[in-house]
Amino acid sequence: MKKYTNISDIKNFSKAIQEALHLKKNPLEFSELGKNKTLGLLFFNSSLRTRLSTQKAALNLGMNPIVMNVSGDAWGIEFEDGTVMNTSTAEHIKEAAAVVSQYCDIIAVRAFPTLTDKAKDESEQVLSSFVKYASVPIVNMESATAHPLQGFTDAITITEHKKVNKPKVVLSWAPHVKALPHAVANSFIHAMQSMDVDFVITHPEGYDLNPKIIGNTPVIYNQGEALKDADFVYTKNWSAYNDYGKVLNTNTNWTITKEKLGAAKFMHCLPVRRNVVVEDAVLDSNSSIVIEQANNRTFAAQWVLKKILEDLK
Ligand SMILES: NCCC[C@H](NC(=O)CCC(=O)O)C(=O)O
Ligand SMILES: NC(=O)OP(=O)(O)O
Repeated sequence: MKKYTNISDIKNFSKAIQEALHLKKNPLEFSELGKNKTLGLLFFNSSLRTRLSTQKAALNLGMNPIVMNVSGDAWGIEFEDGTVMNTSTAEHIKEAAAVVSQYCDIIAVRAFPTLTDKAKDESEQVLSSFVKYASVPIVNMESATAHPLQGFTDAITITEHKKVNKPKVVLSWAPHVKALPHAVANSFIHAMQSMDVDFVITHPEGYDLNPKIIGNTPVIYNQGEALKDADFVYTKNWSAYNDYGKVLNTNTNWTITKEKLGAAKFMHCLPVRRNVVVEDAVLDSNSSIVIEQANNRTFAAQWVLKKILEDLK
């Protein structure tokens, strides 16, 4: 694999899930593969899981991870071409990416959307600039529109926990106080569309996601109807896509409760706002698999890094 910026970079999805589950059982089987190879992790935004699980994955493969909080600690990076850099940015992505490529065999990047400039976010300016100007493979650790390490993790987790061949999976929007990105929902949808599951999406009117991503997946505006007989309820807030980046609804009628969940398993990428997105009674019950889900981040990342290491020249 030459890069991992989107779920579609995984060519055989079900095989990849099985291989990741094998890595989970045998995490140190390939501990020589990444020997003397460096993974650079560049964070433009906060992280707990991605930052630690991706390093853990690298360590399991014998790699040396190096980490930088780009927004806080590096020089301000300019991404526009041909700018007269006489304001706040101090170096151009052309130099920054080329320089970091000399220190690293793989570069992983987290860069959230602006949620104010839809065109800029959809162009994936930061991530695609790294792809363009770095000379080593790039891994997406959550970009403006995608979080493919999370989507792959979610598919692994559902495969691991499913009790029927074709489980019913519901992606349910939930309220939140802040405007949040679409990336997690987008990659979860992409992952579910790549699996044999009965998949539906539910959200209040006005929260329709990018129709190019939704494709033929059914969208039901009535949450109760959508949740009926679910095996997995994946909950996530996102801000409006059409009325870009706006918070239109903070209605706690959409909060996931034990009653709404029924016999389903509860999933969330974390971090999660208790008693806003989901009530304590769900997170504190055996129905919640969010902790195991977060554990699987390591093996999703390990599968990705392994595939890239195997293809390094
Ligand atoms: N990486 C997982 C989720 C990251 C981000 N969540 C957040 O920003 C939540 C922040 C808060 O609750 O204040 C998102 O939705 O894409
Ligand atoms: N799920 C996830 O990506 O978590 P972090 O934002 O903490 O990395």
